[in-house]
Amino acid sequence: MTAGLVISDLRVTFGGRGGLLRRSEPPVAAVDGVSLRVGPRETVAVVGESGSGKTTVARSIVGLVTPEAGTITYDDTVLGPMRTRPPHVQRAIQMVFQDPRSSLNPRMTAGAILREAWHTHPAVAPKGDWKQATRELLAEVGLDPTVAGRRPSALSGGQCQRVSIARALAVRPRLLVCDEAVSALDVSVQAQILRLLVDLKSERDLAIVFISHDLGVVRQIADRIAVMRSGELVEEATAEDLFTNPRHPYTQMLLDAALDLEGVES
Ligand SMILES: Nc1ncnc2c1ncn2[C@@H]1O[C@H](COP(=O)(O)OP(=O)(O)OP(=O)(O)O)[C@@H](O)[C@H]1O
Repeated sequence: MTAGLVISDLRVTFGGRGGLLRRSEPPVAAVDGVSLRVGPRETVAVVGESGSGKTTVARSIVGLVTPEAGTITYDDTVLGPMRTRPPHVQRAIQMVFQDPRSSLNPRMTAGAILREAWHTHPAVAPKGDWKQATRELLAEVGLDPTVAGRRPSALSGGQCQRVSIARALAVRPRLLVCDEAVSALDVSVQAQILRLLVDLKSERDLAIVFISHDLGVVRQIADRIAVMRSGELVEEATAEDLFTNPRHPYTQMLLDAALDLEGVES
């Protein structure tokens, strides 16, 4: 058995025949022949400039986008569109989105958001007191129990992102797909959420696909890094190798741009 996530020759095209764009527009190959493996307990970052196809890879993994070609498997189970996935497979792979506020239902309290996750996946709902389980889950992501009674509008961006992470953890996932999960947050809050993800990864034995345009952020969390450009994966290496010995000129360019930015910010 091949444990974990295996993406083979993934191709996703938007537009053209049957696509979302007008028929007169040429189809866009958002992802073009991407292959990537994410083993158990591994954090693999996918980096690249805006429009390089990172989000499309993330959405394909969770079944929100239907690939034109290629396969995605998890523990050898072929992953189709989200609605066709058996509940235990849906649970196993959870996504954390970029904008924590808009990814949470504004009408629901944090407690209700966690209860909804348990109602959707009763197999992993707490056997005992749900209130106690809610307090424990909130504590695990560094939130006070009083947060259970608050709606997203009464929480900071960082607190909302912690609730999103708690919602994902509520159903006991094996793999978290984090799509620009810290990009909308202040730098100090970014660091806290990254620390939380690193801790949760080891405590919960999670694998993480971490999508980001920010190499500075990726450096803090990734074991391996895949670099995407115009829908293709141009380089894949351990984090250490990529930062010390980038092989592809595009990777070198991204590293130079990140260094320039550090210079501007310091
Ligand atoms: N639903 C869609 N319909 C049409 N084109 C799309 C759609 N989603 C993405 N695309 C196109 O696919 C390409 C890749 O987009 P994608 O969002 O995956 O890139 P990205 O690297 O995540 O960029 P960003 O960091 O800006 O989100 C882009 O050219 C984009 O315009």
